[in-house]
Amino acid sequence: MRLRVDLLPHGNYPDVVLVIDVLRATTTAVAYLERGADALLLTSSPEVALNLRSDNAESGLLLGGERGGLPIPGFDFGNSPVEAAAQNFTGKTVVMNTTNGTGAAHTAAQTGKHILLAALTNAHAAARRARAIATEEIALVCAGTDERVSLEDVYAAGVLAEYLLAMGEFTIDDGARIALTMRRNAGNPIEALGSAGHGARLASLGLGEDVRYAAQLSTSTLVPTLADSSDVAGALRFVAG
Ligand SMILES: O=C(O)[C@H](CS(=O)(=O)O)OP(=O)(O)O
Ligand SMILES: [Mg+2]
Repeated sequence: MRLRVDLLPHGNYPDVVLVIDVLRATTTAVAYLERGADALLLTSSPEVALNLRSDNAESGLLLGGERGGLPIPGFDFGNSPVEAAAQNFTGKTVVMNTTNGTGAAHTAAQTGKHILLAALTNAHAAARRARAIATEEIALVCAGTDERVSLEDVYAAGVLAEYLLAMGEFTIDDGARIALTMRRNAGNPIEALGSAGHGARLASLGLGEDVRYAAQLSTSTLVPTLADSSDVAGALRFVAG
């Protein structure tokens, strides 16, 4: 079994892909499911999200997302796990669009066989699920920030790689070696996320609580999983796995 870490999304994924966007898309996705959402629709653009709602007015879709870290006009929520964790989404479908994470999921879905969303909050469950379904390769794909490598995503890839290596034999690539080195040297999750450029940026926007929330380790057993029948144009449908 191969274990691969892409520091940014590249494509060509033959088997299982864990998409990682700790700050904040995949952390928020896990929070929506924790708070009862039936499904998440990750769209390719904000416009697709807005059109989905206007074309399906009867279905009560809720929209969450950001640009520049701030809520998108016309959306119901930003991209905040703290905000998501304070709501009840039972029976609701949440449509998400964010700067980095939702795009990374679309890149992964072009080739990957099984697409899961991973964060620090669901890291152990995500690793266990990936190990259970993989037949040849597990790719840990870091979303990054504006096409540049993000410390928090690489750190989480290192956490996931540690869990996976404890579960079985893998041949690992240099991306995995870099992520493991980061994990071992960046301190605990709070220290790591606090030292990340994007962590500091969110704090400067008054979103430091989101950074602290995202630093919780393996507090959730929910793994957002791309559904087989993902028949919504321009959107990927994830359900709790
Ligand atoms: O909301 C976030 O944390 C980022 C957006 S930005 O980098 O602050 O502009 O989006 P994500 O897709 O979750 O990385
Ligand atoms: Mg991010």
